[in-house]
Amino acid sequence: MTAPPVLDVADLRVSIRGDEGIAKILDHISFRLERGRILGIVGESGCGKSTLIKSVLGILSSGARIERGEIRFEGENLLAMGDKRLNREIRGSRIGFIPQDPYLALNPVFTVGAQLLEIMRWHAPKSVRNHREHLIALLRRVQLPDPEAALDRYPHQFSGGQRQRLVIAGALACAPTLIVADEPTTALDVTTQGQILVLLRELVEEFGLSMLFVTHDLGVVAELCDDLCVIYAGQSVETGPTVQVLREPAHPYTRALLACHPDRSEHFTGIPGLVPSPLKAPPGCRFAPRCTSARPACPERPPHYVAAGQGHAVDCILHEGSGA
Ligand SMILES: Nc1ncnc2c1ncn2[C@@H]1O[C@H](COP(=O)(O)OP(=O)(O)OP(=O)(O)O)[C@@H](O)[C@H]1O
Repeated sequence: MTAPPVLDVADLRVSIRGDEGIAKILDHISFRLERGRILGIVGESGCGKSTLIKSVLGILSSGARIERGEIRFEGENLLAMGDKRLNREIRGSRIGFIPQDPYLALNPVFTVGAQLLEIMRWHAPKSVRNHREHLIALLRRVQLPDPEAALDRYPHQFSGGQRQRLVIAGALACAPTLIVADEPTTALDVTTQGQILVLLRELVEEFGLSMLFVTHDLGVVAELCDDLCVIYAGQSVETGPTVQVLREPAHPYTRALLACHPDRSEHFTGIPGLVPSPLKAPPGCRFAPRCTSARPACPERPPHYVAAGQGHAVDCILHEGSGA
């Protein structure tokens, strides 16, 4: 029997009740992260990346509701799991998290050692006997200078890149099988960003991890991710191996996004129109009002999932019946 995907998100719909009504923030999000691979979730600001991460980690705000779908982690539906088990066994243990801003992840009034050892006290596997030694070895592995001394220092005594290395070591300390990374290189300069991406790739291979890497940057996805899932306005529109999707994008939004990328375009071109508000999104494809190829049915009904190649799928009415 083949092992289930590390993460399998199927037809996820998340809504948030606010003053102006109920907004469907995520609607029809589906993707799979296979073992040992890095899956990039790529989308513009406001497309729902943070909401998706919070859904996977089970930390949605109180006004948010998961209306439909499943989030399966190693075959188990996280949405049917009680909070107690999520806290003890999954979040921070089998699923590690690397946030966008490492400074916010670390408490400024405690030493780094005190914080990371406290996390390990709750979440490290029993096989790790000496927490301090294990942590020092991890800090050395993420290339933090003088790891022993680092444990007695405070977060403000490190550079941004070093803080991100601390947080990465903290995420690894509890021996996760999945790492969820939320734009972990956005706040870093280009050189440090490159070093962290190389480090993450090495760690995934060395520790046998899988990684969900959320970003707005297609360049980062091209560099790091084996597979990608493109999200537009809360809907997944295209998934597949990165090389194939970037070479032969099937969804009009993916094509438009690529055309805007500075590496592919000599002149700055945006996508005409605006992302619809989740309060007023059409029932069908949310990109339809901006799509130059849209048909009358596109905003009316959700598209069916269509295979566009080996492991490559697109959610677009234009491809239905094409057998692409
Ligand atoms: N608590 C909330 N109440 C109402 N609307 C919300 C709430 N949280 C998020 N939204 C809306 O949901 C949409 C998605 O937000 P989200 O933060 O998930 O996007 P994002 O892709 O992570 O954006 P960014 O890259 O800018 O952080 C946005 O339109 C946002 O305004």
